[in-house]
Amino acid sequence: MTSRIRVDAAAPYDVLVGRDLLGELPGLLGDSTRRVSIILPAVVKPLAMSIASVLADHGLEVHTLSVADAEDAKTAKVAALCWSQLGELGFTRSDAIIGVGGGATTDLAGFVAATWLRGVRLVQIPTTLLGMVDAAVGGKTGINIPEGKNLVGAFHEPAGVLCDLSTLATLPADEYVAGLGEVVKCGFIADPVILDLIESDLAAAVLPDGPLTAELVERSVRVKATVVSDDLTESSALRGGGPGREVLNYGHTLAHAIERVEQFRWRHGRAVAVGMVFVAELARLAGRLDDGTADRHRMVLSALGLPTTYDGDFDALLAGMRVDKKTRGDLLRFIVLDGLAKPALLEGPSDELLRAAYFRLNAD
Ligand SMILES: NC(=O)c1ccc[n+]([C@@H]2O[C@H](COP(=O)([O-])OP(=O)(O)OC[C@H]3O[C@@H](n4cnc5c(N)ncnc54)[C@H](O)[C@@H]3O)[C@@H](O)[C@H]2O)c1
Ligand SMILES: O=C(O)C(=O)C[C@@H](O)[C@H](O)[C@H](O)COP(=O)(O)O
Ligand SMILES: [Zn+2]
Repeated sequence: MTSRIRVDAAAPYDVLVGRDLLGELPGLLGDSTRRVSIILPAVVKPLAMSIASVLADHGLEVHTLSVADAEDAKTAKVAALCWSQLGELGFTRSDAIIGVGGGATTDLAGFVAATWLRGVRLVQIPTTLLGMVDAAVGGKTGINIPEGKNLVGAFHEPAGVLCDLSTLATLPADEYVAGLGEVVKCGFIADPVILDLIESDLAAAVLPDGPLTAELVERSVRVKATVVSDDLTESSALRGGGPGREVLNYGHTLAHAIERVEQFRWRHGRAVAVGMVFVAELARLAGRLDDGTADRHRMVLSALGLPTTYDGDFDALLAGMRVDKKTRGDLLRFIVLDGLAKPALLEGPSDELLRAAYFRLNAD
């Protein structure tokens, strides 16, 4: 069965979760599209060939643009190579880009689509758990620079997202588990049933073809779709409202600093797991979060095989956290929980409090 989840932001679109979804693709590209460029890493080439064949059967001219694997694709150099190829092909505003791969590839493809001719049509086909539940879904695109994670990017909504669960069959087990980091995030910030499901059957939770996969993906996509529908451009707090889309950044302030220190060689979902334990300790120390919910972070994440400690130089991490996008001037801002599924902002914690939370992270 296919689930259709609407993202009701500036240009509404659907996220489809199911199997055998390629038949939906021509409809998403629309009648005006003549040429398509599929951006992909080598590992998903067989899927890209199937996509190309479906599109060729519909009379479209199809090009493939192979890029480096994983974070190596999220660079200005790779983006520039993509722009050059689109230029050579004479890609116009009636042409479209399809991102096929994990979150790194869909972030790059989205960024190329956002910037080419100031924006062309984009369809995302994520092939990792993390891409399905998060990266491909909300119109946030970007690349890394040595100074930090995703520091260059744009908001650019896709015309649609196809989450074909059968593509997970070839995903390495540790990549699937890394994606569960973002699933657990959705559980803590908005949908605790996700946590209940995982805790009810940990062995099933780590299986890409297990009985929980479809429901975990759907619930996580719904969390993201709801948040993005209300605050696509993450500007709610700037406009005097609540944290809005910033809640999806739960655990990411430290996570992105770890990724920077590790020169983007740490899996994003694993860094987010550490970052959530850190921010749970921070909220506990700040008197905002109860012990039961704080402790639950470490329990559920470690039970899934995700890391819950990180042994790195705190000052280097603090420097990384200062370039987080939630920072305003010198003011560091964190998404914390005031309780289960009660995300809120913690602004301007002292360096001492941050250091104490970091100590607690590694005290276990
Ligand atoms: N834009 C957003 O809102 C958003 C949200 C969350 C994460 N992200 C970004 O997503 C990235 C992480 O995504 P990821 O965890 O998917 O990593 P990834 O894209 O690096 O993919 C992980 C690995 O799995 C391989 N792979 C992909 N699909 C496969 C398949 N079906 N079978 C076998 N191998 C496959 C990839 O080639 C890669 O080596 C980070 O850069 C992160 O910043 C973005
Ligand atoms: O969609 C969002 O908004 C998120 O924050 C989701 C995060 O999981 C994701 O990693 C995102 O790329 C982080 O965004 P950034 O703006 O902090 O780079
Ligand atoms: Zn993330």
